[in-house]
Amino acid sequence: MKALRAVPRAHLIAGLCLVALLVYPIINPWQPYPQAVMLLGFLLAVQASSWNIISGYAGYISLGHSMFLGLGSYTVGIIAVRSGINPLWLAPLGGVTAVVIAVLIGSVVLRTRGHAFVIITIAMLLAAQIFAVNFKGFTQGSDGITLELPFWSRDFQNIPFYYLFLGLLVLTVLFSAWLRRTKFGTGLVAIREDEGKAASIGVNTTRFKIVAYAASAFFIGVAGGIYSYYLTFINPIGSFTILGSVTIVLATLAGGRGTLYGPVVGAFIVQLLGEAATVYGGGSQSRVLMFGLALMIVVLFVPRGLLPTIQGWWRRRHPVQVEYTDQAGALGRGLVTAHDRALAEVSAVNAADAVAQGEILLDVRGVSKRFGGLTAVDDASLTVRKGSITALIGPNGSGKTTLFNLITGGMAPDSGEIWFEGRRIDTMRPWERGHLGLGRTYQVTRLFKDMTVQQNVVAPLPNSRWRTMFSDSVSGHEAARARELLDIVGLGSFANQPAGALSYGQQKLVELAQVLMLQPKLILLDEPAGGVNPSLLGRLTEVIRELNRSGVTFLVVEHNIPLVLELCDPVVVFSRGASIAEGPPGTIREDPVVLDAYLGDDWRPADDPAGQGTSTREAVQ
Ligand SMILES: Nc1ncnc2c1ncn2[C@@H]1O[C@H](COP(=O)(O)OP(=O)(O)OP(=O)(O)O)[C@@H](O)[C@H]1O
Repeated sequence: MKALRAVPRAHLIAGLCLVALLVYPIINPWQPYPQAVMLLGFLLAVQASSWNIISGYAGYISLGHSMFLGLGSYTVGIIAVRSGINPLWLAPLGGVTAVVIAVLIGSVVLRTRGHAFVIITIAMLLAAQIFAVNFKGFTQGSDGITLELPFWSRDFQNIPFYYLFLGLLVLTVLFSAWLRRTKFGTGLVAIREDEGKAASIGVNTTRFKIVAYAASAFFIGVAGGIYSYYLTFINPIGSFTILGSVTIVLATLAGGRGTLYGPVVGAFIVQLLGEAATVYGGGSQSRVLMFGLALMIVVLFVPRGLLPTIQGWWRRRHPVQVEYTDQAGALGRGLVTAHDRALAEVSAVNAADAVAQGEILLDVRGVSKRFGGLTAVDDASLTVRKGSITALIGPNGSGKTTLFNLITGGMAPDSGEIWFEGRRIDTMRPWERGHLGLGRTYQVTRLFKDMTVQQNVVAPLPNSRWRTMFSDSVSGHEAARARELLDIVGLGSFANQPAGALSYGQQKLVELAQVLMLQPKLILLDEPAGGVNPSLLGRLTEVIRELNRSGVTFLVVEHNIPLVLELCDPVVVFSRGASIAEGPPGTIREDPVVLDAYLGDDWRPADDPAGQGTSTREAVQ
């Protein structure tokens, strides 16, 4: 009983519904029509649940997904007619064809972002239809393919298909639930929320999208194979219809895009509405009208979908009491053991580097970046040595953040080279740089606001191994490590809060924990102190120092000069897109060039009011 109580309510309800659906044909066996309506509902739910992987989790809208149903049907139909093998045994081949085509299309289209994908998916659906009409030797053109009748007795009516589609639906939902639990699933949501940020934390966005697209095609392809046997006839118009795709989209939007059960609930609503429209509305045209109306209602009144809307309403009526914990409280309870353990892990990764302190870790050589007529970074050079906390300071607009973007791969330089640990990285993709141990935080935090704090921290991928990609992000080693990193920054008690609900300063700390998940060798911190209160700032500097002692190198952009002078050595000063001075903090604060360009008179020594001192560059020469 206790174990049953631990199961989330949604899973319990889903389990009960499944039991009801399993016994329905047994207690009500002589009803072929409702059985047919239900099995078509299962078929739509399989498609919606699959579509949800690429379009719900990853946010890439495919408007041609019914193509995979047609591809599955044709694969099975063509092979069955030629070989005489029963179509049911061939159904998995429908899934394989769908995956192969999805990988081929995805490899080209998913390298882009945005609307191109939507349009090309529609084009592919129409192309598949044209192919089926014109390659008559293969597909029998518009005449279609007629398959053998099911081998079982007519007395069984639709019951075998009912159970086949129900079984496929259960597999699809279990697969979707498993995917969402993995780091792959978390990565897909990260792509949906902020693709650039996802890439910077080691998510190979291209590979993730292609795999998601293929995963979203497999069960639809299998379903297509079974469907062809159910219909015993396939033709181009019926198999590659845009209305099929629209129905999938409508079902998922109605139930709740990005949720596990939303697409299933939506599929049944749409299926029943469509059936009611056909029966009571005088034919299949009224079905189209009904879908159009339903789409308008969903978009206007339940844009998040039915399940998330009901969930939101329920949470408002039954709010979960959260103990109020300000940051001081959270820090007070620091879990020393977990904290020490996590630090030890970081040290283990960087131990070898710590020994080799002083070597050049990052080498920026003559890099430039222009935005139209503005040269934001102008032939800039900079080195960061292993084991240092190097500061990069300079006036607003001097190109510091742009340089960070060039180093981490958010932007490509117009000229120059960037080397990290002896390897040239300026042509690498952002996630490859992340896998080398290059992490960053942002001036304005870029957490994934719809995820919990823990999901945010668990999301980064320190390498490109498939095993890491499909490791469990909810429990197990990765989740435990994320919790330990949250303890390091004193936010362990906030693990299950939505990231968007945290204060700005707390979000900065979560972003630091997130970057630590990459097991970085070098962390670029973009204004870590901005908007952070003094007690949090104390914690932040303490964490930076501890990490640095354990071997992590830092490059810090910061306007809080006392903090820079206390924490960093050396200090590099930027002005107009290039370095104008570099040296230890004590020298930099008195450098007349720096005083003129950035620090101003407040920092000018009392005995040098006219600014006659020697510049750092001159002193070095
Ligand atoms: N994507 C962009 N498109 C056009 N101009 C840009 C872009 N990004 C930065 N700039 C311009 O490049 C210059 C350098 O900006 P950048 O953000 O790198 O400066 P910064 O030193 O980080 O400033 P701050 O200290 O205020 O954060 C600015 O003039 C800015 O307007």
